[in-house]
Amino acid sequence: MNKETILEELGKVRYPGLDKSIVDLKVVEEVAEENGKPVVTLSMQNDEAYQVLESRLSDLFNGNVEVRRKAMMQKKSMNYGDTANPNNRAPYAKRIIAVTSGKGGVGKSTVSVNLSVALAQKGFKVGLLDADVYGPNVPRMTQTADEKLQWNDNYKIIPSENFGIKIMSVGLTTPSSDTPLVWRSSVAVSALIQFLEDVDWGELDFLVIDMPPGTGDIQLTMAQELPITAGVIVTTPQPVALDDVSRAIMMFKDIKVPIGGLVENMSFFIAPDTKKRYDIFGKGGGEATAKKYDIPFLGKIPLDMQIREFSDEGIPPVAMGDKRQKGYYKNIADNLLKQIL
Ligand SMILES: Nc1ncnc2c1ncn2[C@@H]1O[C@H](COP(=O)(O)OP(=O)(O)OP(=O)(O)O)[C@@H](O)[C@H]1O
Repeated sequence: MNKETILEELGKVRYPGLDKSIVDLKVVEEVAEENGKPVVTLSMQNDEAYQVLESRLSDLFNGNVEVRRKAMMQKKSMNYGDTANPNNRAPYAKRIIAVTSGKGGVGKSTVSVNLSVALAQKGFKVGLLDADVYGPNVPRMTQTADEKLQWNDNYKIIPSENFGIKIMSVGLTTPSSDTPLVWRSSVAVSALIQFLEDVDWGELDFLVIDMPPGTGDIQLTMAQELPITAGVIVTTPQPVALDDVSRAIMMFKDIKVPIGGLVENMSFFIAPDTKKRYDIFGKGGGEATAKKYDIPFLGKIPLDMQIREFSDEGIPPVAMGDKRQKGYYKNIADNLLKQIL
């Protein structure tokens, strides 16, 4: 069996819990043949997934295979900027923050918008790219939904600007905000790459990307095309969201995107009339998940009716909310900066 045949066989093996092969995910570090036996070296952090793969490979090669594991650096203190030599489609940005979630609807866009504005309030130059092709909510949340794409003399797209940040959204490519983007993931990826390359962002201290939820092609491609400084993962404390978030964390770890931390949204609800606290989605799940995967916990945001109302009106709570509401997002921005600066 030569190397190509072994690789071809490995291309059939899916990574546990993900719909991608271990070859596509770059988990296969090296392939060789020693004494007529394939020798496959996997580079990965997750012990459980490694054991599953060991047995999948043994089945695939009828027991006639040697599986080795390349110990990845187990970093206690994270070493940022250590992605697997990705391309850099955004050389104008000093740091790139990818905000994602395992599950939809947990408040990822709200966190992306308010984190971006919080960073701008600190004096950083910030661009926000809404890459959530399934639900591009950033235009509504920043009052830029009525803007049309415009090009400057250098044929570059001019980003919208509001609340001190530059904004570009895949949502602005549709005739109206309720037109769905029916794109294959390959088309979505090309559109996003165009937004990275063809938008006149200028120099940025931070490019914040509101990613689509989940662990699909778009996330993987963005990680290959950009040197992501830190992934920020948003979750609610409920078990179904946390299961999905574990997959997102594992994916980031395995494709070597440094994780800036976890944000727990909709953590609790204080009834405005009785001041009684309700843990609608459960309690403490986000912090426990961060601990389990040894990633920083960036902060909690309660379920707050005004946050929803402000966001629907296109007013980021960190800009115009009360002191408490501003505090939640500022605290998250501070904690993230501590991780990456
Ligand atoms: N802390 C909060 N309190 C109250 N409402 C919130 C809070 N965070 C987000 N929301 C509301 O929840 C809804 C979903 O939020 P958002 O669009 O940010 O989620 P998402 O994870 O980006 O969703 P999608 O997967 O659709 O992109 C919005 O209406 C938003 O205003």
